[in-house]
Amino acid sequence: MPTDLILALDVPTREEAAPILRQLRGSLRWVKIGLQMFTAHGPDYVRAVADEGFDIFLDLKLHDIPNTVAKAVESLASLPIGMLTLHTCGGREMMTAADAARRATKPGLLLLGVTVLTSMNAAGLAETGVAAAPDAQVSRLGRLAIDSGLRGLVCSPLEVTALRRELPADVQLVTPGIRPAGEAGGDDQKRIMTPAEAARAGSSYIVVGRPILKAPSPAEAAAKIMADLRGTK
Ligand SMILES: O=C(O)c1cc(=O)[nH]c(=O)n1[C@@H]1O[C@H](COP(=O)(O)O)[C@@H](O)[C@H]1O
Repeated sequence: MPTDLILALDVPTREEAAPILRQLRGSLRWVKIGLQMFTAHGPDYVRAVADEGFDIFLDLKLHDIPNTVAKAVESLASLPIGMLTLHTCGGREMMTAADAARRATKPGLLLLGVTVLTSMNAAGLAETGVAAAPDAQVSRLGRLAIDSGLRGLVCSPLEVTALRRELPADVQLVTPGIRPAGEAGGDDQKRIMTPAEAARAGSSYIVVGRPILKAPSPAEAAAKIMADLRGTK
């Protein structure tokens, strides 16, 4: 399957999002609604973007005790969403409970286990008490998530080659931490690759926010990234 682009719609208001979505309608399939837009505009906004014809990745990174996360999945099941994130470091019991809730309420929903945030490097991870290198920790959490019933992971593109060797072929690997070639700096992202590199490594989807949202023309920036992805297949 070719790697597809997911736009991270990290803007403060519906008014700022509207022209970007208008420009991308027809060429872009997936929009990620994350904490910024969901906390400001809520479930109604998820329905509104879905009504515009986009598939929705709801990125709430659930992380709580198993019962609380399972109940949140049940509540979210009424929304028109295709993907939903939870933190794998919530552990086996939490992920198993979340997956059971998904099967009971919305079997078509892809639950994505976030492994090690792409903003973390080895030093940041060590400060949280994790002595393992990021790639080893991603591998450990990724295997735990798949063992707990999940069929998708969020990781950095740097870990995709190793995960593809270790995990069943149908596991969806979603990779933020994408910076187009030639862009200076990675903002707060630490483990990054270009769109073409991520596609060649085997990412199922790449997630891109600021490089599109802050571009003079978001439509052109997204089109360039989609062309880069197609060029690798
Ligand atoms: O779950 C995510 O989507 C996520 C996980 C992760 O490890 N790193 C990460 O950057 N993200 C999200 O991916 C998007 C990346 O945005 P940009 O850095 O602006 O391209 C943001 O919406 C983050 O919340």
